[in-house]
Parts: sequence; C-alpha cells; structure tokens
Amino acid sequence: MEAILVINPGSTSTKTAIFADHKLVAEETLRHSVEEIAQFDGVISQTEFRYKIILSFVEKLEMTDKLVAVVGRGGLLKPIPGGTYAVGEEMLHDLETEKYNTHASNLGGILANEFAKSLNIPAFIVDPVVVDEMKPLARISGLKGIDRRSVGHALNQKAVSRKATEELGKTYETSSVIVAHLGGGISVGAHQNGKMVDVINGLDGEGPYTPERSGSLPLIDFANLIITENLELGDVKKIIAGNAGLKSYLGETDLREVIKRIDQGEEDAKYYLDGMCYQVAKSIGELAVVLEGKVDAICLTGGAIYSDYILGQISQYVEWIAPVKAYPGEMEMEALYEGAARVLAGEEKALDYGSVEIVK
Ligand SMILES: Nc1ncnc2c1ncn2[C@@H]1O[C@H](COP(=O)(O)OP(=O)(O)O)[C@@H](O)[C@H]1O
Ligand SMILES: CCCC(=O)OP(=O)(O)O
Repeated sequence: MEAILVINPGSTSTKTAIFADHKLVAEETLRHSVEEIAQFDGVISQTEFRYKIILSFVEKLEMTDKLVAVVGRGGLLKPIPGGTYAVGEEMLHDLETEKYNTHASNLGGILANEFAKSLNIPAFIVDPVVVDEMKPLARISGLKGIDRRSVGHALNQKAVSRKATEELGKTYETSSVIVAHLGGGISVGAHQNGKMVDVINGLDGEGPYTPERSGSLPLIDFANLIITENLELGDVKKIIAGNAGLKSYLGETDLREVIKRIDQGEEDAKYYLDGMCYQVAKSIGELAVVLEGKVDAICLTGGAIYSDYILGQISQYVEWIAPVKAYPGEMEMEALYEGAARVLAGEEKALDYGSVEIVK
C-alpha cells in the first residue's frame, strides 16, 4: 500500500488525513479555541504545536513506513496558476518569512516539508489560497498602485464547483457558479467556464466579516483607529484577520458555541451571526452581477454550513438568484491527495514555484 499524508492547517482547525489507493484511510479534525490560538504570537510560531498534533495522528496509525509523499495546504505565495507544486527552497522562504501575508495555510508547505524531510519522501502543495484566475477588470481596486488580489479557498471552491456542476448534468468548464466558503475566513468566488474569474478576498479586508475577520471596513474610521492607537502594520494585520468579526463582537470564533448562545436566548449572538450571513448574501449578490445574472448554482460550503440555521439565513436572501446547493465541511483533503497522487502516478508534472511566472 502506498499512502499519502495530507496536512491542512486552517485558522480555527488542524485537519490531517491519510489516503491510499484513492480511498480515505483515516482522518482527524482538531478545532482550536480562541484561547489556544491566542497563546501564539502569529502563525509561524504555531509550527511545533501543529506538528505535534499531526505526529500523534500519524503515530497512532502506525503507518509511517507506508508513506510515499506528504501534501500540505498551499499558503500565501506569489499569485500563481493552480496545480500541484513541489515544496522547495524558494517556496519555503516565502512561507517562513510570510512575504505575502500571514495565515495558517502558510504552515501547510512548512509542515509537509518537515514530515517529508524526516521520512525522505517528497512534499507538495496543491491549488494554494493564492490561485489567481481573475479577469482583468476584477483586478482594479480603485486606487492606482494597489491591485485587488485573489486570496481564498481556491482548492475547495474548485472541488465544490466541479461536484455541483456534475450533479446538474453539466461540466465545470461550461458553467457559471458562485461559491461561498465559510470557514474561519470567508471567501466568495464567481466561477465561469472553469475559471474563478472574480473572488471576494477572504483575508485582506474585503466582503463579509467572518468568525475572526473584519471583511471590508469604513476606511476613514479605520485610518483614525490606526493613528489614534499608533498601530504598526503587524497590529493592523492581526486586527483585520484574527481579532475582528464575531471574535470582536462576541469573543468567540466557534460557530457551534455562538449557536448555543442563540438557543439560550442571547440577542447579541443572533444579531451578529445574522449580520455575518447578511453580508455573505450581499457578496453573493455582487458576484451574480459579475456573472450577468446567468448563475447555474450558488454553492455554500465550509464548516459553518453544517449549521442549518446559517444555511437558512443565507439562502433566504439569495435563492431567487439560482438554486442553492449545500456542501458542509470541505473537499480539501481529498483534493490535496488527488493532486499529489496525479504527480506520483506520472499523470502530471509537479510545478516548480521558483520558475513559475506570476499571474498578472
Ligand atoms: N457543526 C457545526 N455547526 C456550525 N458551525 C460549525 C460546525 N462545525 C464547524 N463549524 C464552524 O466552522 C468554522 C470552521 O470551518 P472550517 O471550514 O473547518 O474552517 P478553517 O479551515 O478556518 O479552520 C468554525 O467557526 C466552526 O465553529
Ligand atoms: C487565506 C484564505 C483562506 C482562509 O481564510 O482559510 P481559513 O478559513 O482556513 O482561515
């Protein structure tokens, strides 16, 4: 049996799996509380903590000798096309120095490399969060010198789009769908004829607020906050992604806890969770315009969609646009495995991050 270890660090969870022969052998999701993450000063310092979680999963299974490769979630790199990339020096440098911003996904390539090194097997990432297929008009920000960036749950957005279009008896390459992924971060993508032509960036202060992020903010008020609090760039990043959204309103990023508080009658919990759903719906509406109203399906996915309450809240606003299809959780683990397996089977060549051209 040739097995592949899959490592998926998210902002609120660490997911680990082993696949062999196109089948899931074992999987584990550990969800991290606000307190657990707050012990660390940023993402890179969580490397050992997350490494130990994965090691205990691997050791329990006693399958180390069966592993032929490790594949990790792809993090914040330069804007690149989708595909499977070999983890190499230049990629590790960009992840470790957080050259393109900070997020838990940066640990995917770093941890895959750590495990692969110790076992002397190759490490890969697949369709990182920076996969860029945006059309030229979508790149304009409104201020010369600053472009919009494609940052989101590209891996899952594309896997879900393929599944949804297949279920509709169509193909991804000839359909138009909108996907909203609701994890610790929220990204919303417009997919047209096999490409994510516009994406509401899940990290850099666009679109809806999330369990831990601000989404777009009133700029002047935020500029005043930066000045009056004398904030550095690092502080600003930590506010926008990490200490905003539901965490700032309710002190909580775990939506299961927020829903418990709603059930116990806490009005604020309902108000702010409903607000998040309202903003997600607005982003979906915005992207329906990008697709000129010709939308085959709206796909809602991510951990939040396990909740019927959240699914219902968003659906009520958008179901007039197109049929709403729900994919609770994500299909990332399988997509990561298949990306690495295609390379090992010789069906695809692993791309080289160092030489691949930046998408503009
Ligand atoms: N059964 C559930 N009901 C509601 N929310 C859930 C459920 N399971 C997970 N979530 C929420 O989903 C979010 C995490 O989603 P996930 O896609 O796993 O994200 P990440 O990759 O950011 O860790 C968290 O806010 C978590 O509380
Ligand atoms: C960086 C965008 C992807 C993202 O937000 O992932 P999480 O939901 O895992 O934080």
